[in-house]
Amino acid sequence: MVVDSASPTNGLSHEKTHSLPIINIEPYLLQSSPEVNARRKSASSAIHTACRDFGFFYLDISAIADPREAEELTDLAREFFGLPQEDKDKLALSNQDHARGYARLKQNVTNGKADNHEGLDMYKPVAEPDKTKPLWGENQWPAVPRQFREKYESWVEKMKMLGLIVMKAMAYGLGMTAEEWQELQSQVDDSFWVMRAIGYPPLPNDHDGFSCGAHKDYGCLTFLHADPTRDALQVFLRGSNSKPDLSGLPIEQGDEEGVWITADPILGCVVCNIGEMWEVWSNGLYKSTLHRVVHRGNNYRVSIPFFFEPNFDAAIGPLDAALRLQQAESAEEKTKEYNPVVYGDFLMAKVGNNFSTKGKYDS
Ligand SMILES: O=C(O)CCC(=O)C(=O)O
Ligand SMILES: [Fe+2]
Repeated sequence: MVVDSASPTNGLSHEKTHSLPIINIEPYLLQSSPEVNARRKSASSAIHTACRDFGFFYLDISAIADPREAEELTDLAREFFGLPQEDKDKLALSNQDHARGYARLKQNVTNGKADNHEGLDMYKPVAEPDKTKPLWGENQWPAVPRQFREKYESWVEKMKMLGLIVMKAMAYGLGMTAEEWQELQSQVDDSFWVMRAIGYPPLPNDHDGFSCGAHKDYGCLTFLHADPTRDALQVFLRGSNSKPDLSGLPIEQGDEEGVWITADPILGCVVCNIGEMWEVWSNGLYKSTLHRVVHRGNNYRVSIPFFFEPNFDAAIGPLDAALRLQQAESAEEKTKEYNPVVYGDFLMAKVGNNFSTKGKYDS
């Protein structure tokens, strides 16, 4: 089955977890046949609906990765974060381009507040590194634990492949022609990816802040694997009459009405969400969704998001296929509502802020 509604377990957290659909990418790995094509179509249309309604969904990736592989990565990150502070500080962001390397607990700031996490960021390597240029330095891989680099690099290769598969499925879901897909593919085939390991100690009880403040991811697709900690990642669903059963959850009194739901980890799946570049490509048909982390448990939580981003020099603008879909649903003439943007320029503007005191998610 391509789209699953996972079987019920007990309690409210079940409802919260399974509000988001689970979509299996397997049909995109199988040889084409009438049966496989039908499964691809149904996976693509499930992704389309999820992107339009939530901006978030679960991807069942068991066809490309054994769950133990991802677990190994969270174990390695946990070991790294368990090292003495002075060892971790040897990989400080300031050694390089202020983007690649280790950020101490509370070093990152979101919406003006320090995040209660520490992290290690790796980016796609560049041909001629120059650490005086934002983003253009070299990655700082930990030497301890020993297999860290090798295991993470192999995950990066897998996630790059997954990125292209999901992009293709999305192109299909938008009704793109083969030529249009070729053009879109050429904007992501040399992804300026980011691989991040994050460590979250529990929030102190009196803490009024967040483990990671509310933000939208700025790129293309995020694939998140997290350890089994529950009730940490929260996703904002706009509107008070969203489809899933959200009874009992508070309505947010912010600028926009909606509810925060929990996206707990599911074995064999990554949580996938779309970033702001997909909002531009889809001319707003797909919204990149606010999310945050509130981790109040007793344990030290580890997550490893992979950010599948466009090529650094990709010019991103609204896609004709998205305009066609919007036009089909509207009586008025649909126009391009987003200005084209070169991904690298957009990214520089975001992380360039890290040279000052601002954080990744501050706008
Ligand atoms: O740790 C998580 O669950 C989410 C992290 C996140 O949203 C990010 O790094 O952009
Ligand atoms: Fe995020």
